[in-house]
Amino acid sequence: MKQTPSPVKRLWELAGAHRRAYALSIILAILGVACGMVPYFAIAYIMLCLIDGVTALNTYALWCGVILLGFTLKLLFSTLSTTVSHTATFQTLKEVRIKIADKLSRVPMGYIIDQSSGRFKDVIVDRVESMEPILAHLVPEMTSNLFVPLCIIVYLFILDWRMALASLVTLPIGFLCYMGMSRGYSERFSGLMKRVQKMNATIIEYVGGIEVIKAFNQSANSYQKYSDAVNDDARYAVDWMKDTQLFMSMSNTIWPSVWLAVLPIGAILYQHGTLSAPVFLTIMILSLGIVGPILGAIKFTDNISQLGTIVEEVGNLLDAPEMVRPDHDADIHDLAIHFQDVSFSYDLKAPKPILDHINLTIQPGTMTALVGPSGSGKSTITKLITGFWEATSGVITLGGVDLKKIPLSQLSSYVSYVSQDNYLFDESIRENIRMGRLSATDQEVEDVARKCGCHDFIMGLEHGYDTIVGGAGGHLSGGERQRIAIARAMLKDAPIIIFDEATAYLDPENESLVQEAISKLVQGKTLIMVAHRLYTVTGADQLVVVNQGRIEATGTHRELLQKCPLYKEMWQAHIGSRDEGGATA
Ligand SMILES: Nc1ncnc2c1ncn2[C@@H]1O[C@H](COP(=O)(O)OP(=O)(O)OP(=O)(O)O)[C@@H](O)[C@H]1O
Repeated sequence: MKQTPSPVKRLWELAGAHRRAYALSIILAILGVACGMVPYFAIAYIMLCLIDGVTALNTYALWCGVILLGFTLKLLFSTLSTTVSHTATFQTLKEVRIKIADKLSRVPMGYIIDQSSGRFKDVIVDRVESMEPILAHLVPEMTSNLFVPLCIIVYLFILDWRMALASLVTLPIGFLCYMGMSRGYSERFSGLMKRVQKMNATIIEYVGGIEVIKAFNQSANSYQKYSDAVNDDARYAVDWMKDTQLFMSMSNTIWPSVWLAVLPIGAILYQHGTLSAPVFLTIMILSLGIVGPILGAIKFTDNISQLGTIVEEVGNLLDAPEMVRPDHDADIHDLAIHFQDVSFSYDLKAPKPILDHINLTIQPGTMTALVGPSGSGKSTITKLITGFWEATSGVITLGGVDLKKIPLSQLSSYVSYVSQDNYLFDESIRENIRMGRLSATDQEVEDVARKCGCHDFIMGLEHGYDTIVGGAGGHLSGGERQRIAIARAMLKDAPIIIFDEATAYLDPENESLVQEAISKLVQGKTLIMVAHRLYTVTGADQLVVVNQGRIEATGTHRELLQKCPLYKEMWQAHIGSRDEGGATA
């Protein structure tokens, strides 16, 4: 079994080419914190001069200059460190997002469909974004905030080990309180993330389904789901807060109070004559300087847990099982498609497969129509040919090559797929059509649009081909969107074209126009159609009757009327439902 890498290892992998930049930012941050410590030493020295009765103004001026220089260099180094770590972080996050998007193109469609779109948006946009402050600050600041105070602690031990211990007394006590506060942090944080994801998913569902919600007057009901998710999230956060508040206040109070131990212990030692005034003073001042950075470093431990949870989520996406395909194009000699004893289940645990031991041959350059009752598995057959899914058992071949041995990009260049709900991107109509073939000229885009019956309605729009069609093509009618999707598929000019109820949205007049255009455009190509309106496919070379995941019969329209009772029944129901003067056998 493949082992999941730890979050640290994963982070190391994700940082990739930017590890050197992070190393540089750590060095710069250490220099920054070290320079930030200089004023403490300078103040200690000035105090000693005052005690010693030094009167030369130059000495004080010099040490004030040192203080100023310390602050200036601290500012300079920490700015540089932050700049370097932010640049590396933004690059890393960009690469993580590209990796995830790239991954989505290699996982089976099922993996994407089975998750809510809110989850992908949540991980790719929000979770990755929330890595930014942590990654950019945690790496340099945590390291430097630990390193420099450690050096000072060593120095304190050299000065006086008893006082050094006294200056550290509040650290473990504060740390115990902090541990109480952080108990179960990872589980709590991932619980919070789950609630945030649920909020995302419910709001996306609410907005996406707003038309249906309004049409069926379900606002209160659907809003309830969202408000429940919001309330649950708030309740969870408040409960978490209540459980940790006392520990948080205690640790925040105890940690900085270093003088609680330093002053009385120092005074006693001084009285006993075992501690000199200059050392006492120096330790008093330096002890103030070590707690701040250490506190800063300790507070990053929350971020480490958060980062761990986020990196794990990103890792789960990156580790999703892929459709394993070869890197090199396969040798495909002809375009015959064969299904050999193919079975398929969307859910492997389902008791019954969706397709059950199917055998089918689709000859190149012919028209095949898949017909049959709703839910019988027609679309599923086409989705296996496009490579959206893989057969659970049996083999599907194209030109004699198993589809599993054809890279998805090569398969995609052979197959154009148009379904009932083709997505249009929030771009111009021209670019939406051009997506079929990016190298197509404007003229070619317009030619294909003309042939698919889109040109006239496009020219009727205010900005013609430059009209932005809105997310998912929302500003066009169903039929208009469909014709654009058909034009896009036609422009691709693939040798195999699949229409999955592609003309379902068109009114009869436009349907015959588009059908006519399609029949011209697909000449010489393999056409596979899923059709409910049987009269549109009576001329097919082969009709395949699919029933409950099995192939009931194949043949021409006339042959099936003779030999397949189910087809005959469907046909009679079909012509019965059509207007007078409609299709006849
Ligand atoms: N992504 C999916 N996950 C799980 N089950 C699915 C999925 N897509 C389809 N199904 C199920 O598979 C079965 C076959 O669906 P399919 O869409 O292939 O049938 P169809 O014959 O094309 O139906 P229709 O004519 O109504 O479009 C149905 O029971 C459907 O509920």
